[in-house]
Amino acid sequence: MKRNRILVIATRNKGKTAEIRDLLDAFPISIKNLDDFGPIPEVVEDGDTFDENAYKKASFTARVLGYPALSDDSGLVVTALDGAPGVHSARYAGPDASDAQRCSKLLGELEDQPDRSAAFECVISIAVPTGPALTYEGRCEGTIAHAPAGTNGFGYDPIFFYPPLDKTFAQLTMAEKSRVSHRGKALREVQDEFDKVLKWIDQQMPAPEIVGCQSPSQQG
Ligand SMILES: O=P(O)(O)OP(=O)(O)OP(=O)(O)OC[C@H]1O[C@@H](n2cnc3c(O)ncnc32)[C@H](O)[C@@H]1O
Ligand SMILES: [Mg+2]
Repeated sequence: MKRNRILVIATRNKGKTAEIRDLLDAFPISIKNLDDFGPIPEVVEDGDTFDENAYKKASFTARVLGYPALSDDSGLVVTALDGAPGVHSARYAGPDASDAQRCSKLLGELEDQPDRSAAFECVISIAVPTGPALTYEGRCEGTIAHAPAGTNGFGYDPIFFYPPLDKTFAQLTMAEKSRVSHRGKALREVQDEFDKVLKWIDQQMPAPEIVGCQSPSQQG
């Protein structure tokens, strides 16, 4: 019924987009990608935390497009590297590197490293054009594998080993990954209070009153 309400997924990452869409598909809101609009400038992700970057992406997109926007800032936090690559996960091997190059750089850094513990972290921000935002977080602990395995997913999935399922994230289906992943956890919180999110959006963005417009019956 409320399909006329729009929520823009403010990410250029196709893997994230697919996971977010899948988990929000059942809800009464029309989900749009950035590709559904003309070109908009890229947000500079120079925050020190996932929170800051998530807020920047969601609020910028909402302001530029005039619709509520949902962003995801996430990354891999590796204990033996003092939390790196963390907020720099996307640029870890240089601005134009591929996912495979990022994975391979990380495996190189961890060669001979006995402590392979790591966690994926995710912050979801839902912002309206005037600035206010809601924030949701999720975290998933695992280890860094010794070699890539699996072809599903994206990013660091082939080297993120999840001990409870004895597989890397790239060996899981999208549904299996979302059940346990950092993003899945954050989005489950969004799902749990989706009615509240919609009400909040409506309060923040009330429909404009139409002034000076009479219905035919009111016209003399
Ligand atoms: O900023 P947007 O446009 O959303 O897309 P991005 O890919 O740049 O995303 P981030 O800035 O949040 O950087 C996150 C990095 O961490 C990686 N990452 C995040 N979540 C992941 C997941 O579920 N599986 C594998 N890698 C992930 C991702 O591939 C990026 O390299
Ligand atoms: Mg990014």
